[in-house]
Amino acid sequence: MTPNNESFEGAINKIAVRSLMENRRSIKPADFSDQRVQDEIVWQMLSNANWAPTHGMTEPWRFFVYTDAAKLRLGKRLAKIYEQITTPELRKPAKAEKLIANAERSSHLIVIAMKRQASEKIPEIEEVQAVACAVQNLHLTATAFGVGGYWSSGAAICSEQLRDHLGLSNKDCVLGLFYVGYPKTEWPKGCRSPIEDKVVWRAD
Ligand SMILES: Cc1cc2nc3c(=O)[nH]c(=O)nc-3n(C[C@H](O)[C@H](O)[C@H](O)COP(=O)(O)O)c2cc1C
Repeated sequence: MTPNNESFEGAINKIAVRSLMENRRSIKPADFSDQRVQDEIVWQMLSNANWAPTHGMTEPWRFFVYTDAAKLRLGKRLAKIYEQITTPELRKPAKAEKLIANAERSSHLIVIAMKRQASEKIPEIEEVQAVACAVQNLHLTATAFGVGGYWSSGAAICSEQLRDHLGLSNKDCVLGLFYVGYPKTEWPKGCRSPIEDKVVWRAD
């Protein structure tokens, strides 16, 4: 390959990376088809998540994957947790039903958790940030495979009850649930306000 060709390939790759980021979309279970996502794809998502940056090499991301009968049980457990933690005045049956329906409609559910370092040397916020980086890797990989998903962070999901059920300690925390499935609709388009509005750039 000539040097010119190499730089051309490099440019194409950069465009591909940008396009992957731009096309990463939150797609909800109501928009999933019945098609099951292959376990191998979910493993690719998880294994790319594992390459997230990590201060002090604590690698604090933990994932609990549920599919088939297990995802249905998790949906029901979340509905029960919702009922337990919500005061009767605020309780809405539709919310509990949605947690069950979301599990039914998804191919896989991935609980996203942060495992606290035993020494607690690294600030907790940095551990949460590292997990968020891991989830971005996971989500981008799903996008590359044409798999939809979304990070949900409702109160029942991020509850102490779910954390305890997973066998995590009270220093750890559940940061959300990543719903996985193939979209049945056209891949949605996203939008963002200009980056120039969010940057301060100084050279003096
Ligand atoms: C930490 C985190 C938590 C989120 N929790 C929820 C949630 O509980 N419910 C929800 O509808 N979307 C949730 N989202 C997804 C956002 O709604 C979504 O990213 C946003 O609408 C932008 O859409 P896009 O991801 O397709 O670009 C969450 C996203 C992040 C990063």
